[in-house]
Amino acid sequence: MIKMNDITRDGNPVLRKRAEKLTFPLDPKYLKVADEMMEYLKNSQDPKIAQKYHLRAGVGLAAPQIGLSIQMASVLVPGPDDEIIFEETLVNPVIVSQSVQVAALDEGEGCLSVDKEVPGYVPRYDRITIRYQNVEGEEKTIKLRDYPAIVCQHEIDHLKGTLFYDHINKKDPFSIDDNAILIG
Ligand SMILES: CC(C)(C)[C@H](NC(=O)Nc1cc(F)cc(F)c1)C(=O)N(CC(=O)NO)CC1CCCC1
Ligand SMILES: [Zn+2]
Repeated sequence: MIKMNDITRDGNPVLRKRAEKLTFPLDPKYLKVADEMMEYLKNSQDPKIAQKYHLRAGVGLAAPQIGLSIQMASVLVPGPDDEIIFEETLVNPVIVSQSVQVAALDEGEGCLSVDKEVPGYVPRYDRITIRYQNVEGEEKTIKLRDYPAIVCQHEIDHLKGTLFYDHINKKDPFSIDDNAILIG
C-alpha cells in the first residue's frame, strides 16, 4: 500500500516535469498503479486506517506524486455527508473548455507533496469540461463545477509540473478577481 513516505515532496524534480502520455492497452504495471493510488485515497479517508498508517486524508493523487511521470491521476471527492460524489482515475486528461468565471477555495489549497503551508487564493475555473480516458481506454468527456472541478484542476496541474502555489499572487496572496466565486 502507498504510505506517506512513498509520496514525493516539493523539491523532487519529478514534480516539475511534464508527465508522459500513456498508450492503450495500459501496461499492467500502470493498471496496478491506478489501483494503488485510488486505494491510497480510500485508506486516507478512512479515519481508522489513516490513523494506523499516519496517512494525510487525500482527495486526489497524481502519478508524479509517487514518482511516476505518467499522465494518470486518481480523484476521490466526498460530499457533505461523506458520500462519494466523484471517483475516477483520469488518464491523459485534457481540459477542453472552461468557464470565464473564476473560483478558488476560500481556505486556499495545500498539497500532499508540499509540507509547508502556502497561504493565499489559488484562482481556478469554476466549471470545466475534461476529456480523458479511463483505465480501460474508454474516452470520456465530463463536466465538473465547484469543488470537484478544483480538485481535478489541481491534479491535472501535477501532470504539467505545476504546483498550487504557482498560481498564488506573489504581491497580494489574497487578491482575486472581484467576481470570483469563493468555495467554502
Ligand atoms: C493536501 C490535502 C490538505 C491533504 C488535500 N485535502 C483536502 O484539501 N481536503 C480534504 C481531504 C479529504 F480526504 C477529504 C476532504 F473532504 C477534504 C488534498 O488531498 N489535496 C490533494 C493533493 O494534494 N493532490 O495532489 C489537495 C487539494 C487542494 C485543492 C484540491 C486538492
Ligand atoms: Zn497536490
